[in-house]
Amino acid sequence: MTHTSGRRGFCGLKVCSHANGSHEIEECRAKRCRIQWKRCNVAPDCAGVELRICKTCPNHPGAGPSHWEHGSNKIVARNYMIEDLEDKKSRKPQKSTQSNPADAKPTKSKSPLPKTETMSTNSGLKGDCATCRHVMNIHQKSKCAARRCRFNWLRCTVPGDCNGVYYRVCKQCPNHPAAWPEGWEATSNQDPDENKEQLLDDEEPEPEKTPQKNKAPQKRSNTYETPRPDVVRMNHPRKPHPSTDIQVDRHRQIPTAYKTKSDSRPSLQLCNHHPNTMDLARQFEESPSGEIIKCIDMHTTGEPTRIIYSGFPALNGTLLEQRDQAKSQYDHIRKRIMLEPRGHYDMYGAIIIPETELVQSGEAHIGTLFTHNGGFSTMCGHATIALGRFLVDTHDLTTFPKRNELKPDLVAREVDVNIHAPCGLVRVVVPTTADGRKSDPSRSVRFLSTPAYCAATDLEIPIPRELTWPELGDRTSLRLDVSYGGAFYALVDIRELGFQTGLREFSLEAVTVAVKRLKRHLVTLPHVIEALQHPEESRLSFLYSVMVVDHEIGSKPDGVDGAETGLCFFAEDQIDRSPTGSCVAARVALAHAKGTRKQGQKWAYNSIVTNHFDTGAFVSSLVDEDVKIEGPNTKTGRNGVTVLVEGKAYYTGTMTFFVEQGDFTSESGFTLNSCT
Ligand SMILES: O=C(O)[C@H]1NCC[C@@H]1O
Repeated sequence: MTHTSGRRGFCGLKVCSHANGSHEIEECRAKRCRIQWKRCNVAPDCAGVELRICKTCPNHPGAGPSHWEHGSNKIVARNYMIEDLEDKKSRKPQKSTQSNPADAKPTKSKSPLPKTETMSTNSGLKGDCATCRHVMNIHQKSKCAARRCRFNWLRCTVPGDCNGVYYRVCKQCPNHPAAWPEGWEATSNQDPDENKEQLLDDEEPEPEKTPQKNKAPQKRSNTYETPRPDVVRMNHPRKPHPSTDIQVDRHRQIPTAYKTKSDSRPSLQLCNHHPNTMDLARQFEESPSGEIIKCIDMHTTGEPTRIIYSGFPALNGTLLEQRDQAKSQYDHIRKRIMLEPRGHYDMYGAIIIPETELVQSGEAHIGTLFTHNGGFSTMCGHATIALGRFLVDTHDLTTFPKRNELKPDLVAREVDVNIHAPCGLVRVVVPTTADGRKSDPSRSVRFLSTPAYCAATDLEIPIPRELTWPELGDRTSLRLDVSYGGAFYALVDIRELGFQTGLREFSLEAVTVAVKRLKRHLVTLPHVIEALQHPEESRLSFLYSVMVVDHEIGSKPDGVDGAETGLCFFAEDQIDRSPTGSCVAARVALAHAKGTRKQGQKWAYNSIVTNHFDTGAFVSSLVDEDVKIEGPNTKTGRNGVTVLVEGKAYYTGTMTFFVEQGDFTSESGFTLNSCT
């Protein structure tokens, strides 16, 4: 555009403060959304907010003007409504000539802090802030509320959304973010979750600097008063170690080293939108090549869940139709995210689907599609556990439009999240912090399975000579069961496969050979195919996995009645590191059908990883043993059960994926095997 959009006045954001005439304005393309987008185009690197999107548009980022989505070199989606900004018109415009925010004088404008936190513009802190460059005098300081933590938080109070760093927290505080000063989390208009600004370890603990008469001025060692020109040392009571302590480049805020001790996790997180963020990362985040896919990675007892929250193409129809569409039109994108070089053979993913028929009817808060190395699955317990935490922790309404409909139970400190999975509605209960705004990783997430049922027991499987494996010896057949827990599992005892030492001691390679052959053979057998017919939905009617079971071993947490172990081969011979939540439901249904499990009994299900670490078993209980499953694919219906499954998941990182022009190798992902 030309620099004359016709708007008058100046941008209300201090970090921008350009004339509104130089802002490009476009209407959001989302259906019925009339709110506008605003973008500053004064300079290629305007430190302000380049692109804004209304809070209310559920379809972002698909709703952005198309040429911006794909052609702009500045795409920053933030939850600003243009109206919010126009409200600030009355504010005196900042001088557009002011190039260094450090020159800013504190003004009497409305503070972004809640009333109780409002400070005078004179905090008594001296010097300049090494991070945002404002005078320290206009920074608010507050003690960390974490137990035994004596460090301080620091927040810039310059009006007009200081684009600098708002909060800092000391490295030592293990309880962050629960340790936020009271009131900030709930009422601050700079939601820390949304902005993910830098969290820096703070200054040495020291008394508040409000000047007090009759008190001798305290000598303080303040890095900000005597800064080195290029590097700011994070103040610590002890001398920093050059190779293990974080140092931050004063100007670009790149950590030069992370602490390596396990109890000293990196406390510095770089802000995606901050102009000082690492230039290359920023450039890639806003890459003009389009198709940027954003993910948060988690794991559940070692099994990854790559949560794809932005960038997967928009899908239409019911959730199963969206799954069909993803399979037929966007499988190359699934491969790009799951397979090499961005993923690996055993990667697993969950795509966030904000709109489904159950979301529309109000039964579900959100939908999801599960993905793996071979396609799109119908249910996944380990990813459900991870998703539960993610959905509570995000407050981004673009990702999770119904986030505000979650109603935390502040007494029990947990919240219900209903997830629409392809197999049906999965009810998840997520433990939370006291204020209900964050998940509590120290307690297990639990979910109620969709109706699970035993499909067939003791099926005789002939093994032809050409398919046999050494451990099977002279035997020409084996027996196994088929059970459903959101997906179909063939359950076979490890000793039935010929591995007499069970899952305590076995060759993974040898078991893999046996299971690969068995699985390919099973799907050719009419009596197995018959067992795989789901009463309600033919798109659920396929063999997802072979689960190899050892009933004799398993890590046993306190309070359970028994434990067992499983080794799950699913999709294209992918091996689950977790105890396979959906199969836990199938196994409980099977045990119930065989008369070996009663309502009220708790059972621990392990994988070889949970046994190895002696932690992380999924704990199950049978909550309803009288569930009728009916549908067009059965004359008689099926008797099913509902199973409660509990487990823990943790975050591991965040990802921004894209494909560089000309990069044909990574465009659709690959497996090493497919190259041989
Ligand atoms: O926990 C589960 O149910 C899943 N884990 C990978 C394979 C299954 O879908």
